Amino acid sequence: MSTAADHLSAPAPLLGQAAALDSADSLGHVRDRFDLPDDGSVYLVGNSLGALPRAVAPAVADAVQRQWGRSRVGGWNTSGWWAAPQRVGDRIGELLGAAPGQVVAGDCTSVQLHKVHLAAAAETRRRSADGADGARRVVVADPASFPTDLYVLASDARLAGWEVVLASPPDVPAVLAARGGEVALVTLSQVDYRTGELWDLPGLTRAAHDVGALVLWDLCHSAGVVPADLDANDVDYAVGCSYKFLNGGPGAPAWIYVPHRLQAAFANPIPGWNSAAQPFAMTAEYTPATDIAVARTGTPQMISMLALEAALTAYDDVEVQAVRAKSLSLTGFALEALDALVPEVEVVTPREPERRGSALALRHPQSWGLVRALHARGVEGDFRAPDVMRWGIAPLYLSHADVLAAVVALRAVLDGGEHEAAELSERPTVT
Ligand SMILES: Cc1ncc(COP(=O)(O)O)c(C=O)c1O
Ligand SMILES: Nc1c(O)cccc1C(=O)C[C@H](N)C(=O)O
Repeated sequence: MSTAADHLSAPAPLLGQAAALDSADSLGHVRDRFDLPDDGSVYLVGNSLGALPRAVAPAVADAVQRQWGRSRVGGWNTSGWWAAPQRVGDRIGELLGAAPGQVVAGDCTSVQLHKVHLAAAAETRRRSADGADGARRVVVADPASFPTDLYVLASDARLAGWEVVLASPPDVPAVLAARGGEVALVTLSQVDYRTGELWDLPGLTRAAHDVGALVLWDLCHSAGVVPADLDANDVDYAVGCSYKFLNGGPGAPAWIYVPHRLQAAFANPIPGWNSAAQPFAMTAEYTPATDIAVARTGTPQMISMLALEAALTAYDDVEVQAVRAKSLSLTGFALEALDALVPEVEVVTPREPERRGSALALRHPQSWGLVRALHARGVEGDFRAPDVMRWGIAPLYLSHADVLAAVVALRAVLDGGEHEAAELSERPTVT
């Protein structure tokens, strides 16, 4: 296996640039908050599963041994388990520009999407009954959305009686201009999972509101690395997972944002007992909570929740704006190095900083082979069919030297034809 030290074979100007950028990096110390192997490997899959923060293992051991083992059911009170979804939600909310009491953690993103779709349908009907809106039966979605977003939407559209109109984000304003009065909801991802393109959340939110539509943002690929300023942008609903750049671990609870102004009327379509005003009154009749608890459903995955809470301490004293600045520095430097060293690989991600999320998508006819051959050299990226290699750039634990090492390894793989044989290697179920 090659190592990150291999970047030392890079041209001197790039090496000097990496060293200068790393020595000026105000977040360099945050890397020590992560338990990374010291074999020089470079982990570029933080956009799928974030690396392990050091705080997680002791927190999980404590949750299991002391909280569960000794307090048993009392843990719901004495260890603060009952309040954890809102507590963790508030911490995530800080990274999203959401004031406390508007984000709650739990379930998975797919379930949170379902809740928002049907709550938005109810909100649209409510506004209509108030006389404000006519028949709004259109939902606008990006055809390039992550599959789960489209699958859940198709099913919910059948339940809500919605027509799904597919439009890529740059085309959404035209759809709104043509059919604005019919649109109930615009649902988009802030960052495209495959290309790493960053969409204009403030502008598209305004465009939806201008025609009286609600807006839902999936922030799976941006939470923790791109500011969303949810309150300031007047976003109606947002959801996301926490196992990517938030580093919550495999299967970590997702989260949902419902601003104060929409909570009282939030019609949760899975109104489990945790979303009731008084869960322990155990009444047969459902009375919804009037705060963000209204978006909860059933018992939260507590061990994962506490792992996530510990993971979020990696963000202690770290402003998301600083993370964004470092992300742009890393991706910008990666683009320079790619242009200089591997010009034959097509960069799919837009080059303008304001259009880049925190991942790079590289297109090559043998991308699968490149991913496998790079993996053998200790550079871990992932593959998205049919021909994209993704490099997730996690600013909390990656350096400019890491990024340069990945580009140098890519050059070496191509020079040695290592990807040719690797292209034939078996594709595992999970990629
Ligand atoms: C944009 C986006 N939405 C949703 C999901 C997945 O949702 P879930 O948490 O339900 O697995 C992912 C990735 O898995 C994603 O990239
Ligand atoms: N959630 C995942 C999983 O359980 C296994 C493997 C990958 C994932 C992912 O998150 C994929 C990711 N959303 C993507 O952008 O491709």
